[in-house]
Amino acid sequence: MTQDQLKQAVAQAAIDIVVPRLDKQAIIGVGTGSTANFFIDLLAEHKYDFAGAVASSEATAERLRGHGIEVFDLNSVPELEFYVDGADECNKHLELIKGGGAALTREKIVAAVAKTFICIADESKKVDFLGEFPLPVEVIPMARSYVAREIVGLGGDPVYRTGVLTDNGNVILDVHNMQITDPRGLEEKLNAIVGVVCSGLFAARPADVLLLGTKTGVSTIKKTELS
Ligand SMILES: O=C[C@H](O)[C@H](O)[C@H](O)COP(=O)(O)O
Repeated sequence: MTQDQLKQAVAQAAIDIVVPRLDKQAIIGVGTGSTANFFIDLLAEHKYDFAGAVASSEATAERLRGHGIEVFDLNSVPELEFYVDGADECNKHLELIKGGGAALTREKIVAAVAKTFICIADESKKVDFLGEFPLPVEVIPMARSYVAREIVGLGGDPVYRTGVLTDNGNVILDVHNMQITDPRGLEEKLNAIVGVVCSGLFAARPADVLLLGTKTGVSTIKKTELS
């Protein structure tokens, strides 16, 4: 199977979990990226079965609206049963690196609100230790150099993602060469740097379910089943 076929398979697996649990009032949180796009396209086939979606990026909002799915402001939504999104890396504890598409902050916000975060990924994303994929960190523009120096102090090599502004008007530093043995601790340290808006480490709020596309099928890993 190609990587796209694996993404399509995990997107379908997420549909199979989510759609039967939606009612006409339900609003679903939707992530960003190529895997999430497969999910959006499949979700559109069920658009009359639920009320609409909260989007984690402008790109996702546009794709949802293009399918005729109503997009809600998160502030007008009291609860979200599900958030479905891809990842750049995931480990066996369902901790993630996200933000390859610069949508990390809104993704983390929507994930925080959702009762169940379903991560959909092809098997290339599964790693023993997070950090081979450069860790994205969203930063207030005027703090870029200061934050970069602080990250060097933590042992990382930050690289400014030139030409990219997030949907929130901020910049991204991609942190290379970190083997992340304590994701939660590192997330806390990054959050404590003044000027950091958000890091792409999802450890304090990992996924609840990982649907991993493999050559032999989709495996389901639930956080509650892990020791
Ligand atoms: O900012 C982008 C998001 O975190 C994506 O979920 C992540 O980059 C994975 O994207 P893809 O499904 O395209 O690999």
